[in-house]
Amino acid sequence: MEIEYRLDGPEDAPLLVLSNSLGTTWEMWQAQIPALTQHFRVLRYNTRGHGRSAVGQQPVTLERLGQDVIARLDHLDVERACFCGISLGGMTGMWLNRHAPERFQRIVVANTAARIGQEAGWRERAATVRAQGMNPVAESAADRWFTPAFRHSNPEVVYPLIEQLAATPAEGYAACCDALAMADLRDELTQMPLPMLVIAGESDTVTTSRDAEAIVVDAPHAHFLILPASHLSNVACAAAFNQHVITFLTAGAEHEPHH
Ligand SMILES: O=C(O)CC1=CCC(=O)O1
Repeated sequence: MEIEYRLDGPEDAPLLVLSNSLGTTWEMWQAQIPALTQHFRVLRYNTRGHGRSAVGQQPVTLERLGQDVIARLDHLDVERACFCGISLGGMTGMWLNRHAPERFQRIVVANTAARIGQEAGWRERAATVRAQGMNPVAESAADRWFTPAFRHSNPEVVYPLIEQLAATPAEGYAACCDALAMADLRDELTQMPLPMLVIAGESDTVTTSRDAEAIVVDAPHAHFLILPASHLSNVACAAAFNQHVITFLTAGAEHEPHH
């Protein structure tokens, strides 16, 4: 199996795909599963190069990450699904909105941007992990992902995520950094036809609330929501995240076929 995935929730419920961020695994959605499986059959997968998902022989690109999702829907014989992705997973969601809108009903993208960072920064990070392994990025990840207050009060939540990051295969992580170096959807935002909820974290310094606002300005059916969180808003603000995602994804569901 090239891309590992798992399914939770009732078999006859509409399918919701969850897409993780750089350096995490499907475990990062743990706080979503009890709430989301009340409404959806939830498909979690590990982004190419993460967990036990293969990195593959070809360079990883945003298109490739998007095609991995389409291939999974084809494999499961699902015509249309909902999608929720965070950070790199959010970019995958925007790519799908632009290039495969006929396969989705509604899309949520959290803590993301049409262009995350700069090419040189991603190339440098890829080179660092290829040369030194995951420790340098793992040491600084908690600062990028959470506010100091959340880190201080929730070490039992934060440290398992950092351990998962440290366990990510260095080449898989580096290949996704290379994908981020090239991924740029800024000129394609006006061609994303699906209803899309764009969630920002008010303390997120990786993908800022201005990045999220810029998506909403250009994408025709995008809605903005800000949560009191840093980069991993689904972890730090799980209850509000879940409630807004469910409300958005189930709106109009009776008019939208899902199989
Ligand atoms: O740099 C990080 O660890 C945060 C991040 C950037 C893109 C992504 O998916 O996560």
